[in-house]
Amino acid sequence: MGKSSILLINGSLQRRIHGLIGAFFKSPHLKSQITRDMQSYVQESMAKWREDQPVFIQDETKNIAFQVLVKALISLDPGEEMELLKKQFQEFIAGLMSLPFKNIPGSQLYRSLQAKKKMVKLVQKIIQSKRDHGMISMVPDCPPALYQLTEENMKLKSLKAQHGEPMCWSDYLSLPFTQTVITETLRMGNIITGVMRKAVKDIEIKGYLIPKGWCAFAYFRSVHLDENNYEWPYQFNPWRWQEKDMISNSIFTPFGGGQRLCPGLDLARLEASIFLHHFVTQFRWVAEEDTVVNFPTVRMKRRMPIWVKRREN
Ligand code: HEM
Repeated sequence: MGKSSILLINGSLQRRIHGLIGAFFKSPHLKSQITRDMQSYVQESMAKWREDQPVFIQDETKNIAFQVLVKALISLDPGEEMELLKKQFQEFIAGLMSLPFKNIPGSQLYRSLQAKKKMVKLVQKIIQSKRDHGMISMVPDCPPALYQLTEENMKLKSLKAQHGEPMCWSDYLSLPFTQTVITETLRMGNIITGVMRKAVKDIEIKGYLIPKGWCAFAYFRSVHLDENNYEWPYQFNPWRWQEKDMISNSIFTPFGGGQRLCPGLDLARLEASIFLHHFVTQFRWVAEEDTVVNFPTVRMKRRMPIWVKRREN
């Protein structure tokens, strides 16, 4: 990742950078710009979906998320450079959980580090050219949940249409059931399985000694799927969140916690809400069989193929 990655720096520097990132993503101006971008990327992507071939939801959502973030961070629109950046990014990510053979050409880590170098060069080039031009500035298989989710989003869609108003970010985040669906999805299928920590001194946790210098992995998935914490943990049940506080607590930490709490959490929820809104209000679908793979990263084995049919208005 590089020694200046925010995940590796500590102390006051990490706090300062964390604060800056948090403030950046909280800015109302950015939120409204990002909402517009997300809407148009979601719509553009869905406009290309065909009814006579499967749509791979995992690829589509990853692509949209990547475009939104790159647009927000370096003002790059979809196109050739975006595609190149995406290719290098995918190669880089593939090496994050791999055997540590960084000097052996052909190894996953070697390819990942090469991809990172290319990515950095490309981003620097893009930023420089923007500067020169003065431009910097799942719904799992649960029909009742799907029904309620669709109802809630359809209602908002027709309300907005009646008033002739566009949807804004607070509209998306105001849908209570949709938020519980996202929360439950984060509990059951979060892509971040846990976080690494290094003990800076000997420390005892629940009777176990972690010696100074040792690394520990806090495995969120085991907490999120523990029946002592959640009744029927492998059942997709968004209603379990209806009366609960969704802010991170010790048994629900998809975005981490403490001073490293993910500063992109609102953005991630917004993006999921926009995707779900356009998805359930414009399409019906049948999903093919697929299973979750947990290691080394959480993903769908067959990239989540579905067959879609456009709803008639
Ligand atoms: C579903 C989507 C996301 C999940 C589950 C997630 C989860 C996490 C987690 C668990 C951490 C803590 C890492 C640690 O403690 O070592 C983290 C940190 C971070 N996240 Fe996210 N994240 C998501 C989306 C985003 C987005 C969209 C952004 C930016 C736009 C973002 C930016 C960051 C940054 C910069 C940090 C490092 C914070 C620090 O170390 O001070 N994340 N995220």
